[in-house]
Amino acid sequence: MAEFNNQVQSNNTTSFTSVKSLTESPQLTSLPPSYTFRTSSDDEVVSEPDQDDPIPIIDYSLLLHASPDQRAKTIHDIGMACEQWGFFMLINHSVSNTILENMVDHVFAFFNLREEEKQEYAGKDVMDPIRYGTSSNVSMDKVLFWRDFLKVVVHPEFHSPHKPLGFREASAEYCKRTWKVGKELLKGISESLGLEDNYMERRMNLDSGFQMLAANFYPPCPQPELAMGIPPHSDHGLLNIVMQNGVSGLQVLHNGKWINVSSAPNCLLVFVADHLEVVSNGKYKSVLHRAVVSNKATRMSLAIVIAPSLDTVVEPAKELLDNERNPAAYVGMKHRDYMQLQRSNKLDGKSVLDKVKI
Ligand SMILES: O=C(O)CCC(=O)C(=O)O
Ligand SMILES: [Fe+2]
Repeated sequence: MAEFNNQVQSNNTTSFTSVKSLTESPQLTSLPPSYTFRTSSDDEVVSEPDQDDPIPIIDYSLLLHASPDQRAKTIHDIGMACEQWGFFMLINHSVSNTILENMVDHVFAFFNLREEEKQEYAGKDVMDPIRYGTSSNVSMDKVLFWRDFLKVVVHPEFHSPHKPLGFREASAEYCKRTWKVGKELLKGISESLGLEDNYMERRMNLDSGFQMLAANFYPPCPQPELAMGIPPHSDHGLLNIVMQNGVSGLQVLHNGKWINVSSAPNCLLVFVADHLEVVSNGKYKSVLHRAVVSNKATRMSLAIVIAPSLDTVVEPAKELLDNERNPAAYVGMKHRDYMQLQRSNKLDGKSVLDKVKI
């Protein structure tokens, strides 16, 4: 298939070829060269989770409704998960199946809108509150990624595309529930670091905290072994809470190996993100992860970023520092500036976090 110009600028609007519309074209029998990310001789290790070192599972209900001993044990387990994996699965999380399924249905309905309807949200500025796009940053990506996305800022001010019908309501409910889950987890995480339970709430100004919904859509790919859905990266913010539609594809890096995260229904996946690494002064590391694609089914994932307010200067918690044994390992940076930096760089491992490392 011929190369195409992915981004077309006309009348002050930007439009692009989405992966979804590409897969709907009858000529597509092989991967267009602009999407070739790797060669098939790639010999890196990808494994299933090891039985002796399983992906940590945290029972959310034990954080809320348990005896003091059970709560203390859960906080300890969360701390270990953040330290050793930067990642855990959350069960009994209080977001009902109905709310989860309703959200998944409406995200699919958004991506199934006509291309012209979606392109109304093809963002021009990285800080636009609603942005529909493809790959990561088409103007910078040398290789395109096999995903379309919708990113919507939902807190402190709630935004929503006005189509499809019902999206706004489904999203408002889902975002409200996951914000609460995020705040409760951050209380436990603060305690696990030896800080007051309301530390993050107070110091990260969560009343005006930044929450973003990022929906990823990965249609079946003709040559999945050559393409990449999202390349290795860590997320901005404190936590990222992800659910997926029952199709696998997420991999997290643990002890130098890529581990396949199977998609347990109704389970939320929690990622330590860059700002938690900074606040904890590196005790908890943001996890590198990526999404691979398949030729069988459409995969959808929905990430909820729980982050400090845009005006918060994020820096290592003074309470955790000690000039001799544990000096600050990161410089402070306003969340807004960090986000600008992240969005104007190409997605590349932890390269943005490296810029604030001392
Ligand atoms: O698709 C996934 O499972 C990962 C999504 C992701 O990493 C992100 O949206 O930041
Ligand atoms: Fe991510």
